[in-house]
Amino acid sequence: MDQLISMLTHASGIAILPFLFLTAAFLLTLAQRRPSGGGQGAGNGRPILVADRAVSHRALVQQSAAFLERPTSAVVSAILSRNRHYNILSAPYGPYWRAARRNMAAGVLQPSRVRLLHGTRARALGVLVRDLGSGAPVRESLHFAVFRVLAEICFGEGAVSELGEARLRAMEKLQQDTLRALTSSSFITPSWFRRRRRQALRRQQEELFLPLVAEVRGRRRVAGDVAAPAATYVESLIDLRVHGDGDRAVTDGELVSLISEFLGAGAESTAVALEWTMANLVKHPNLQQKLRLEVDAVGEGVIEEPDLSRMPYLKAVVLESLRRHPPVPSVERDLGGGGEEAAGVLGVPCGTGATTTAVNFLLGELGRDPAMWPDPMAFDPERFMPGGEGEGVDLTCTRELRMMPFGAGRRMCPGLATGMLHMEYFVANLVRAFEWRQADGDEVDLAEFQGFLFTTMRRPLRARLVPRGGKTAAT
Ligand code: HEM
Repeated sequence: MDQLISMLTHASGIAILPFLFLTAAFLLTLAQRRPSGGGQGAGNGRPILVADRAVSHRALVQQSAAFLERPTSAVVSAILSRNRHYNILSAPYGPYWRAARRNMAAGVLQPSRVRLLHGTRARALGVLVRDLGSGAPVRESLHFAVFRVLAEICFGEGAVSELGEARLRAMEKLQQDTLRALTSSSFITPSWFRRRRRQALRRQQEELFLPLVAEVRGRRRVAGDVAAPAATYVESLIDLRVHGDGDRAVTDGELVSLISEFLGAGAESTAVALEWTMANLVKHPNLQQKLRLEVDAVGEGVIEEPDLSRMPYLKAVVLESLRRHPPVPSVERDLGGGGEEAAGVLGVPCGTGATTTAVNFLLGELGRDPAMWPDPMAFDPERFMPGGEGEGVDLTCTRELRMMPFGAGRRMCPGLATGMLHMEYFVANLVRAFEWRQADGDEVDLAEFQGFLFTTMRRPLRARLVPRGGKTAAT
């Protein structure tokens, strides 16, 4: 036996036991692999891919009733909780989804409310400029800034300052670890190991979020009938009643999924989009200079929300970034019971004998349709200025669909206005605070990496930041 092991281990001078183990693990995992997550559908076959603007508009907007369900295999919380505790992204169309979505969109994310959060944005910007100025990596710094803003909207300013920066960063890390764990469904990790890892991550989320929820619940109970209207997302969720489902309250399990979605999907999408935008501004110094002239023309100090409406070129830069690099690569729908009708809308032979119930609308392809966007691969904000083909583009896609980085129809992103505001705010203030130059010998690489839900830069952005009128900070 010893001889056999020795032979296997040292044959031809190569250690083949590890090799055999890896091969076996590879084959085992291959056999277990099912489509899941970013870019895949929930059906038992490959998803139908749609890259046509007219078909997408017809399906998602005009015939939206047949395209209301999203496959839960693409939603983080549904995977972690094994479809037991839904959030807005994963909820089946019905009373709970309606209540939770309305609560978010017409509550804390109502544009008129978000606009007023000057202090929240200024605190996050202060930390961001401090970190970038001291050479912190761009990607991490951008993510923490957006995460901080959303955490204050979610828990309140008081709770976030009580938590302190270190615990807030630990919360951020947990959200990011979760996404990473789903991205790396690598060939050599056995499925039971991945399952246990996901259960552990879900448990950690519960341990982190539920004590914070309990504190808020306790405070509101003490206040009784005279409790003030909900000021934070968590307060609004505690007060929420699901009409059409016995006026029940939101369960603790659902609360964890909803909070995780708010902090996770909300921060990652905006931060990824910000990194793409800054990368393009480093790559195109002439565009950065044009933007800086506009930024400087609005006055001194921090650019605030009212200034943004006077900055058309800033908006054009952000829109061009979302067209060229939509952070969410595809919008997914599960045809479920509506298969026949939906197949008719899509003009595909689905239903009878079809092996799939999933459709993916490809956002990157839609925004790069040469019939709509001449020279589609070029980064050219002028498209969105007067006379350009993107002038007056409607991101809700209600009237027409030219690009749809926030999705479309009844399940389109309820964070559209918030995401746009945060992008414009941070881009304007970062161009005001620093000159963004190429890092020495390190050309910006716009290659993409397809993660579980998001398309990020394959190589994180590195840049040489020159404080305006001050010293250089390499990141
Ligand atoms: C630049 C920023 C953002 C981008 C590009 C983005 C993109 C998207 C996309 C493409 C979808 C799928 C829509 C569909 O299926 O039709 C979506 C859904 C969603 N997004 Fe966003 N998003 C952003 C910011 C946010 C923010 C800030 C929040 C909340 C804090 C948020 C919360 C959600 C939720 C809850 C859904 C599910 C909606 C539903 O199923 O009814 N997003 N987002």
